[in-house]
Amino acid sequence: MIVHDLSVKTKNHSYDIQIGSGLHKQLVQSLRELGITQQQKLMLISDSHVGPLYAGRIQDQLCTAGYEVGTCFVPAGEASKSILQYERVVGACLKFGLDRKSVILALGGGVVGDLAGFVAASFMRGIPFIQLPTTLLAHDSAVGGKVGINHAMGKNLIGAFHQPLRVIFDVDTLSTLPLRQLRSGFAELIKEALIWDVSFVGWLENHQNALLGRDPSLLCEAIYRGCRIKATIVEQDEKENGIRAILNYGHTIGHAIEACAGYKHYTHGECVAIGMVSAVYLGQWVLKTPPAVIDKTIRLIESFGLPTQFSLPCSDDELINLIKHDKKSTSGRLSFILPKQLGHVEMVEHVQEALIVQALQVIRGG
Ligand SMILES: NC(=O)c1ccc[n+]([C@@H]2O[C@H](COP(=O)([O-])OP(=O)(O)OC[C@H]3O[C@@H](n4cnc5c(N)ncnc54)[C@H](O)[C@@H]3O)[C@@H](O)[C@H]2O)c1
Ligand SMILES: O=C(O)C(=O)C[C@@H](O)[C@H](O)[C@H](O)COP(=O)(O)O
Ligand SMILES: [Zn+2]
Repeated sequence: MIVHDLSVKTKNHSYDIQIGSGLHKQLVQSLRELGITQQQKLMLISDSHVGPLYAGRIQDQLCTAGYEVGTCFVPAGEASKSILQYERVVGACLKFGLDRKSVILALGGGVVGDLAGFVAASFMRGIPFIQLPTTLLAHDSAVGGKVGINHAMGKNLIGAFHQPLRVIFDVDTLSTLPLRQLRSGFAELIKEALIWDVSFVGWLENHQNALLGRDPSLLCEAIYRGCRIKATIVEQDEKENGIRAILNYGHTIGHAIEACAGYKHYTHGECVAIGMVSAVYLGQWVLKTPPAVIDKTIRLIESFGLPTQFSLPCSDDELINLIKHDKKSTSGRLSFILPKQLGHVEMVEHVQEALIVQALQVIRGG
C-alpha cells in the first residue's frame, strides 16, 4: 500500500518516490509501470545484513514473473563504499551478463544505494537503477542522484550524479533496523528541518517519543516530509551549483570525523549530528546566529539519542586537512553551511581556520 507518492522533476529526469507498506510485494507491477521487460536482466545489489533478510523474497517474486535476476552482496558497513567492492560488484555484473539495457536494484541503506548507484552510473557508461531503501537515513541518500564511493583522503570523493528510475521505500523493512541506525536516520531529518522548514522542527520535537517507538504512520510522514524537502531542493539545483549545497549542513566537519575514524566508531548520521553542533557555534561567531538556535539544535539532537560530541585520537590538523578536501572547498577557501535562524541556513565561503579549530574544541568529548 502506497501511503505517500512524490515526484522529483529535474531538467532531464523525472521519477517517483513511493513510500508505504508492502511495496516489495508489488515490485513486478512497478517494473511493468517503468516499462522494464523480461528481456532486461536485473542485478539485485545488497549487503550482508539486508540481503539475507529481504533479497530472497524479491528475487523469487521477480523470477516467478520471468525476470532473470542476479544477486551481489557486499559486506555491511561504510567500508564497502570502496574501490575494492566497486570492482567486485562490477565483476559480478559482467559475469552475470548485464548489458546496457539491464537494470540494477539497490536494496539497502545509504552504503548500498551510493555504491550500487555508482556502479549503475559507470557500468558500460551508465545503466538505469532503482533505489529500494531500507534505513531511515536512506530517505535522503536514495533521492537526488548523488552516488559514489570513498577514498582514503575523504568521503565520497569518487562519484557521479545519476538519478534513479524510481525510489521505492517499503517501510516494513524498518522493523528490523537496529535502534542505533534508526536514531542515525533522524540526524538527516533534523538537518532537513533545520535548513528548510521550521514547522518540521516543531513536529519532530512533538513526536520524538512515538517516532523512536517506530509508530508506522508517523515514520511514513517523517520520511515523506524529509523526501519532499530533498526533492524540492534537488529540483532547483540537480548538480549542486548553488542551493543544493545546503543539504550539506553538518557534513563538512561530520565527513572529516567519519574519515578520521576510519569509517568506524561513528555512523554517518551521528557525524552529521556532531557536525551540526559545530556549525551552529560557527553560525553564532560568523553570522551572529541567536544563542536560542544553539540550544534548540542541541536539545533536538540529544532528544533523538544522537551524540553532540566526538572522542577520537584525531588532531585538529588531521581534521582540517580532511576538511580541505571537502567538495565545497575551492581555491583553498573552507566553505561551510551555517544557520542564520531555525529553518534557514547560508553558505559562508571563507571560514577562518582559527574559528574551525575553536568549533572543534566545542565538539571534542572527554
Ligand atoms: N547519496 C546521498 O545523497 C547520501 C545522503 C545521505 C547519506 N549518504 C550516505 O549513506 C551512507 C549511510 O547510510 P546508512 O546510514 O543507511 O548506512 P548503511 O547503509 O551502512 O546501513 C546501516 C546498517 O544497517 C543495516 N541495515 C540496513 N537496513 C536494514 C534493515 N532494514 N534491517 C536491518 N539492518 C539493516 C546495514 O546492513 C548496516 O549495517 C553513508 O555512506 C553516507 O555518506 C548518501
Ligand atoms: O544530496 C545532497 O546534496 C547532500 O549533501 C546529502 C547528504 O546528506 C549526503 O551525505 C551527501 O552524500 C553528501 O554529499 P557530498 O557531496 O558532501 O559528498
Ligand atoms: Zn548525509
